[in-house]
Amino acid sequence: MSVITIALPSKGRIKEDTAAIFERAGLAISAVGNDRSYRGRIEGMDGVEIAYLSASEIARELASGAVDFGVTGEDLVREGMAGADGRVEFCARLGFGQADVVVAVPEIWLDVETMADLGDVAADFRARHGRRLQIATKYWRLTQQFFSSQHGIQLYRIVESLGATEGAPAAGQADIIVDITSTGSTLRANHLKILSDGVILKSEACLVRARKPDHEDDPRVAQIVEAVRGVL
Ligand SMILES: Nc1ncnc2c1ncn2[C@@H]1O[C@H](COP(=O)(O)OP(=O)(O)OP(=O)(O)O)[C@@H](O)[C@H]1O
Ligand SMILES: O=P(O)(O)OC[C@H]1O[C@H](OP(=O)(O)OP(=O)(O)O)[C@H](O)[C@@H]1O
Repeated sequence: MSVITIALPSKGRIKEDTAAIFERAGLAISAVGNDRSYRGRIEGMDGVEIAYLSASEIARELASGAVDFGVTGEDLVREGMAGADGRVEFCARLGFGQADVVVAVPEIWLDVETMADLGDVAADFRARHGRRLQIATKYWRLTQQFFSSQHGIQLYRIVESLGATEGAPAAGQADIIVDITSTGSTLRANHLKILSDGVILKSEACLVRARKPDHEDDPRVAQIVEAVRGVL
């Protein structure tokens, strides 16, 4: 019987809520080795290992199939792999870690309220400014899908941003942004507004399973999913 690995957040904003859900679900975790160990096991369940990783690492490990289950944000999973629904199953939405991935533009762009308006701006941008519309984001894949595939906007350039994305327009590094927002205060502080149809994804923490043929008749897999669903 192969080992089932569950990756849980080792730090960050979704760590504590994840631990609480597993506890409530009767999946009590004990550390393997000392207290600072990044490995654990579930009491009373043989052949199940817990691996503690960061939220973005969990998304990567689900993509590569290195882990069987992971708890992480839907945004990170969809950004981390093409065709996510074919490769992983979102088994449960856990009700915390909510954040929207949004398209936001400077508040002073008074005549830009929708993606269609933004498409018009992008089409004229080179003629007016001598370059393409620049979008600051760390969500490359979600941005390309939303702009190119969903809205048919092709004339833009993504500028990679690894932090303080909301500051990029004021700093002259980009014209608009794609980033996550929860309370909206960072957008407001940076004089940015969300387009009315600019919500790309409403994300939250999820229990995610890498689709593997072995899982189909493995009772431990069904047991883990049912235990978590049972306490939501
Ligand atoms: N206000 C917020 N800012 C950033 N992320 C948020 C926010 N609210 C919820 N999230 C979600 O939390 C998840 C990221 O968690 P967190 O930022 O704690 O990870 P992390 O430990 O910093 O991970 P990593 O180091 O891998 O980026 C994402 O799925 C994100 O959508
Ligand atoms: O809508 P709000 O409630 O203002 O939250 C959104 C902001 O919070 C996060 O940044 P954070 O400062 O947590 O840093 P991080 O991106 O490094 O986690 C995120 O990257 C946004 O900038």
